[in-house]
Amino acid sequence: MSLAFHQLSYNYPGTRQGLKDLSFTVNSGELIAVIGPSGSGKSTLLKLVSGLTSGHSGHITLHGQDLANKPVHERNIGMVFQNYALFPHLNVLDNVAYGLRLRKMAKAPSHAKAAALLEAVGLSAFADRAVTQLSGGQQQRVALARALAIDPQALLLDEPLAALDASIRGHLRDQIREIQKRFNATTLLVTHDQEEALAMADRVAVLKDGCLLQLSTPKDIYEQPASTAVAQFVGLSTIFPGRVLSTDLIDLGFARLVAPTHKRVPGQSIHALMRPEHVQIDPPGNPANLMTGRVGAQRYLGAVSRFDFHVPGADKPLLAESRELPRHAVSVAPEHIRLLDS
Ligand SMILES: Nc1ncnc2c1ncn2[C@@H]1O[C@H](COP(=O)(O)OP(=O)(O)OP(=O)(O)O)[C@@H](O)[C@H]1O
Repeated sequence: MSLAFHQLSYNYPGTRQGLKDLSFTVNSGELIAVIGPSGSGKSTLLKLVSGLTSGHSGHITLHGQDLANKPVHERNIGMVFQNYALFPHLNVLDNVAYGLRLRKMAKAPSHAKAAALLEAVGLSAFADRAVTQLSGGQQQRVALARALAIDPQALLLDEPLAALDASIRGHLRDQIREIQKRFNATTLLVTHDQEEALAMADRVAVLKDGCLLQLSTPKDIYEQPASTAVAQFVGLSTIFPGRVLSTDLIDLGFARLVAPTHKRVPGQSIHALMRPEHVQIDPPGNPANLMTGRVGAQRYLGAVSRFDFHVPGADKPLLAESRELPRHAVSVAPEHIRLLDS
């Protein structure tokens, strides 16, 4: 049950906004999280798959079948939206059974199937309740059960946790992932929350201006961003412009640092990416890439403090994270400096 995009393009009528030449496959049972800045095309992608928007070029295929001329109701796709979108006049069980009844399944078997799904999402005890009497997290689990009830060929999750309190988001995130795996549901998840994307997905797709910038595992997206745009969007970092001096030596203007230059040649412009968790404070001895300076703005975050470290001559501070603040120096190990082509 794979969901594949082949040279998918779409423009909203009269504009140049939409999606540009997207090609990738969500493999059977895989969860791909789609992230990207506002306006990058995430919702457009889901709308084209669901059929709420039509008129694309290229192909969207579900289990090998082209969706181009398939009306919405014939697409066997389960959807969960940010705002629950449950039917307030139906109780929990009837909400879950809704899609089955629509497909003309008799009442008794549809209720039996809906009950099994409520069990799967841990809400058996709530079958007779009005959906308006559920918490946001419970409503979202009902929405997930409803989406899965129709044995969908693909599952679309559109910001499913965005409306919920941070305190239950983490727990529900794990639950949704566990259920998605159990049902082997081929899933596209759109989210604004990078942590959610990294934590839940098998792979993450980063979109910008309607283009796919990178599709990789969460680890690779974070640790091996393919471009400065991906690095800037995923996680916190400081990115300094500079150039290659010689093999494994770069010049950032305010400092000369050791970093893997790979096949780059002297004089080549680069961006040097450093993650806050890789900044070592007051390192002992005289390690590579020692930088002296002073601490600027500080934010206490509980487990760690995040702070700016100003190195004389740098046009911006280095963002760092640690339990304690440095007295006068920090360093970043060469293997933790990632060079990107500028
Ligand atoms: N109905 C529409 N008519 C014209 N342009 C549209 C329409 N809907 C979206 N767009 C444009 O298409 C582009 C992609 O929009 P889309 O809603 O897919 O982005 P998004 O990544 O989901 O954004 P957000 O994170 O803000 O929800 C944007 O430039 C947007 O302005």
